[in-house]
Amino acid sequence: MIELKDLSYVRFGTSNLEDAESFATKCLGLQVGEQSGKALYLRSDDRAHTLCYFEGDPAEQTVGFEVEDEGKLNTAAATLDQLGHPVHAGTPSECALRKVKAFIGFKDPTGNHVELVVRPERSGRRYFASRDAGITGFSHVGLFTTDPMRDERFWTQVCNARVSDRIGDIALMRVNAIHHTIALAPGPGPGVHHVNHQVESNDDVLRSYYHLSGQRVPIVFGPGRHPTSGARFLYFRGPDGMVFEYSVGVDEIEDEETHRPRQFGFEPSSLCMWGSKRSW
Ligand SMILES: O=C(O)c1cccc(O)c1O
Ligand SMILES: [Fe+2]
Repeated sequence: MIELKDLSYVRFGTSNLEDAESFATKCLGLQVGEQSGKALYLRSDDRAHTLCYFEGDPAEQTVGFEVEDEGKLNTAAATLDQLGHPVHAGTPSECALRKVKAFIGFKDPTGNHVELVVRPERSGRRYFASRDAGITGFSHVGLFTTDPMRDERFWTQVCNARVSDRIGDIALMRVNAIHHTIALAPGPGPGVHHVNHQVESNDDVLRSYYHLSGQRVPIVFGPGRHPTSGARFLYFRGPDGMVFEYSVGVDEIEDEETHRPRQFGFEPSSLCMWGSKRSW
């Protein structure tokens, strides 16, 4: 079983690096960790980066997860290879671009680009937000799935994810005590459905609602509250159509041994218990 320790980064191709930097700093509130030529490294915590925009095709979207060490990485590569997932071992220059010691890349059953990384760099400099959005960390991603049951099996049987709750067949899966690190969302093909950052308070969610509205950033869902994780949330659209989410108050799974996933119906009230409707 591939033990995912944590979400490490997302990498997005973008058609306009300047617009991406403006959104990431003036709207989202990330800090520019490094800008080198065709890549922009953005920070949301003590890591060297958690979001990398690079000049390229916006359809190029990759999610990186940290694994324990190179031994576990090699075992993961062998497991994936046996299951018929072609595995790419990162070259030294590709590792440098990701600020990791080593990584492998593969596609999940839907075709999502996933990387497993070892020793992602931390920064000795404190994360200093470019805007006071109250970001406390990079918390989860939504991944599109063309077959929720098949992909749930992949993430929970090949990897160590556990289902915390389901909305219809959408699985909210954890790799630690936090309610979810990966959310699967039905879609026509691979891609990142949304990127979540946690913020400190309800006030941060609502302050951002007004700030982003003032910046003419499209709000696509919320302010609202998820009955699943209990988090208060706001979703908004960034460069190249990518959806970002702020949320606060995500539950932790108290007892790993006895927790059983709850089943919510595939209906609006399962996504927002206050009545907000999604517009994406
Ligand atoms: O936080 C959640 O519970 C949640 C539920 C559905 C979809 C999401 O993106 C979520 O973050
Ligand atoms: Fe989310």
